[in-house]
Amino acid sequence: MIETDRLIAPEAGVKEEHIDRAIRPKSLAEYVGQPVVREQMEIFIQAALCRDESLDHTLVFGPPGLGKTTLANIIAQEMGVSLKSTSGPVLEKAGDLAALMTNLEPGDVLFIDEIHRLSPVVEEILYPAMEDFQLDIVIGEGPAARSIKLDLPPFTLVGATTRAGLLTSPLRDRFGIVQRLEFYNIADLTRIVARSAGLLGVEMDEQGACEVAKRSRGTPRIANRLLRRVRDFAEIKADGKVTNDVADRALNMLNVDVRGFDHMDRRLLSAMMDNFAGGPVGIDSLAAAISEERGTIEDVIEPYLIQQGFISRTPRGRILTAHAYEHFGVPTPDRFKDPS
Ligand SMILES: Nc1ncnc2c1ncn2[C@@H]1O[C@H](COP(=O)(O)OP(=O)(O)OP(=O)(O)O)[C@@H](O)[C@H]1O
Ligand SMILES: [Mg+2]
Repeated sequence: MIETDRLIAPEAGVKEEHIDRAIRPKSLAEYVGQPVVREQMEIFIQAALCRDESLDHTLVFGPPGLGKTTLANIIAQEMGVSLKSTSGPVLEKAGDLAALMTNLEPGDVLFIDEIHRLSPVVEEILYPAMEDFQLDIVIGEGPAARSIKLDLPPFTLVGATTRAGLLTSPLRDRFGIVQRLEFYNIADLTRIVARSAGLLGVEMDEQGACEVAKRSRGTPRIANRLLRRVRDFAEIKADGKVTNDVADRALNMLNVDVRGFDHMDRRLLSAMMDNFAGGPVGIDSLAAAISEERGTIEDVIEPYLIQQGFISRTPRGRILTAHAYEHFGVPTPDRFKDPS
């Protein structure tokens, strides 16, 4: 079961949405980190603006909470157009998408979140729309059915997904720009925390921001959430100011460890250690062992553990690395030791 109260769940909670809006960056200049993405998008946007064209269709992928929706909004903002937003699972019928697309103004951004979850019928009508700005729709049923073609204004489709691998290749091929978001380093997360603290009126020093950053699993959404919990702690248990010590005490109380791992990460790592002797173990066995959905492990838990070098993927399954044993203070099995 997914624990919805997971403090460092990278997915957004409902209550968070409006606070998020206040601190969400609105321009590329405010978008911290992701230097490669930022530099490229700056160029592509400038070029499109100079030519007075709509921006090429853009696919943004990466684990939850790294800034995909934020980037989509920034693209619309920088292009000076509006953004219409929907998501893969919401679009059930071809007509749902047609209704949205016929409402677009020239240059608008159509944002489709979770684009890997589009139904095949909807995907079919997306192809000519993306390629030729044409809508092929069938109206009526049976012998009376006829197909009509509608011209659409030029628009930019921005698709977001946590799993680029699940996109069909004809869909992926129709994106002229593909951006992959990476986990943020501590320096960038520190800037994000400090910026959010400023916007929320939280008194915080550099070390306090850094401590929150270190424990945020490389993810801005988690950093902002931890910041709010640390602020609560500072107000009640300290003098309101977030210092390194206050942040450390607050996060220890919340069971977020020094590497930012929480009970779900620890459960996964200790299942691998105790039940599977460090692996290799298949994803389905692992999912069963910790009663978690396979998709949650693949999308949410595992990417950061892999990025941090705690788990690696091999053709025979996942294995723990020596790093993971060190972190838990468990003696490293011999087979992990460097043979030299
Ligand atoms: N580059 C960034 N600089 C500053 N803050 C950021 C950045 N990226 C994301 N954030 C913050 O993190 C929050 C989460 O980002 P966002 O909602 O864009 O993530 P997402 O990738 O769309 O997640 P999901 O996969 O769950 O939809 C935002 O509200 C924003 O405040
Ligand atoms: Mg999003």
